Amino acid sequence: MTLEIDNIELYFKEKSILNGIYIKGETGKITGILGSNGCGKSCLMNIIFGSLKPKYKLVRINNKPIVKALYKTNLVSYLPQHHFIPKTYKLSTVFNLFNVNWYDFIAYFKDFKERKNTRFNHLSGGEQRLVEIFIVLKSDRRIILLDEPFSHLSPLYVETIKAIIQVEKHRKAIIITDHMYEHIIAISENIYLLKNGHSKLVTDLKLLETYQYLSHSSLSNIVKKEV
Ligand SMILES: Nc1ncnc2c1ncn2[C@@H]1O[C@H](COP(=O)(O)OP(=O)(O)OP(=O)(O)O)[C@@H](O)[C@H]1O
Repeated sequence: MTLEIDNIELYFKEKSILNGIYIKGETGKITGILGSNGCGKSCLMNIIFGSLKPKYKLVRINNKPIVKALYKTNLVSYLPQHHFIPKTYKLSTVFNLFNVNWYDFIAYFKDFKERKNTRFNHLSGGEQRLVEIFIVLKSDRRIILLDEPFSHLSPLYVETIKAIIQVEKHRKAIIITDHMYEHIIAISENIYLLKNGHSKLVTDLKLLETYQYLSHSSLSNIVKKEV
């Protein structure tokens, strides 16, 4: 499956936020979106999901335009920045509700083994995020949108989530954005940078410095790690 987002024009009052976007996601590939604070990454995710209506947008799946909001189809699962799981639900109820296998979860995250009856709001902020990321990634939807999955997770959880993403991508098109750029760069087949309302395909990591997203030393550290 290919998902293409094209020609987005988003304004808030007179202020232009997005204007000239092309993003392509594909089954089997991870598409990373990078960009500075306030450049429009979350708005773009909401537009793709269909919960934010811009002045103009084109969404195509397998080359066919889709007019219906994607959230009204059974194609997409979205991790927004805010919590979406009902706070007082027990984890057992949450996994049943979203039809995700609890035993699959504790196979990856053994610390949760005895916490099936814990209420969601009794988990720490990072643990709540972990559960939500897992639920979204393991849903049976073919398009996965992840807005800042890594930012609140401790390093070992980040590594495990990256491994799960690599498994899930074989059946899904995954679009992901996060300020932890090293992780995005490490897992993404294609990276787009949002800058001044436009998307730019990052064909060479040096462009991240050219477009003033990364400093020279941050870029050098990534390049050193890659060698
Ligand atoms: N409801 C709104 N009304 C007015 N302006 C908004 C609204 N939502 C977002 N904006 C503006 O749109 C721009 C893009 O916001 P968005 O949240 O998409 O940025 P972002 O790239 O996700 O930022 P961050 O990395 O800081 O989370 C910002 O300038 C923000 O102030």
